[in-house]
Amino acid sequence: MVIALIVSGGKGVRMGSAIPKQFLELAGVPVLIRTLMAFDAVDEIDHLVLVLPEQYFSYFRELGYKPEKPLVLVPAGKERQDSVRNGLLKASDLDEDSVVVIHDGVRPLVSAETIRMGIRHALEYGAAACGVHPKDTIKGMDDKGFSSGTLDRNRYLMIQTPQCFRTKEILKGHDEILKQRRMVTDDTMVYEESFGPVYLYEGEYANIKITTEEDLLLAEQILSRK
Ligand SMILES: Nc1ccn([C@@H]2O[C@H](COP(=O)(O)OP(=O)(O)OP(=O)(O)O)[C@@H](O)[C@H]2O)c(=O)n1
Ligand SMILES: C[C@](O)(CO)[C@H](O)COP(=O)(O)O
Repeated sequence: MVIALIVSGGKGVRMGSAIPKQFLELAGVPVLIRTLMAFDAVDEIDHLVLVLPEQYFSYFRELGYKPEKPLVLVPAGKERQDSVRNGLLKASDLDEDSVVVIHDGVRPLVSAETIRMGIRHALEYGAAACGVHPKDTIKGMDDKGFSSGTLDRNRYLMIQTPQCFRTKEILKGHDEILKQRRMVTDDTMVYEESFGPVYLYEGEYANIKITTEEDLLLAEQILSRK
């Protein structure tokens, strides 16, 4: 089984909106619903696991979104990594031998092809994540604020989601991170710690994370060209 794990349990502090940013409308449709629609449309995915702040379960249900695939709600944790782990426990209950596609609920512009490539690469290599090369020159900076060299940007990726793994492995990795009380910003860090390198493939610049108001405006522009 392939399970999409959509983490949408954040508060959206940087957006500063009255409701969490995942519920803000993007061209008339809530950001989170757009994300779910993208995954519901991918044949390779069997089940949707959605992590939400528990106090927003009824808000979500009242939106009336009915995907074709089965969808289960899971309560969020304090940090993103806690929310991911909660979702992984549910994914493991559904099928411990599943492949899991972890995605931010606030990346609504992800394409079916980027999702499919992640699943394909994870089946082949065990773990896969997409990203895009930086468009600017990347400099190192010393303690006093002076440049300390220039990196080869072709060797660097700004990592996005989806990130795909075997559920059993990434859950084990998260258990280890929890035991060590380490903070991580994404799930490739978790996998690397316990299992080694993650296969990286090129995603899309359009697959932006809605973090601040400018991102919402940019997403509207991108959508209007689709
Ligand atoms: N405890 C948390 C924190 C974050 N997320 C999710 O992780 C994704 C990426 O996080 P980010 O953009 O940082 O979202 P927020 O935490 O909501 O934003 P902020 O840091 O501005 O509060 C989002 O889909 C967010 O909902 C989550 O599921 N559980
Ligand atoms: C997982 C992620 O979207 C990959 O770019 C990112 O690391 C989330 O970071 P944030 O600190 O939660 O914004």
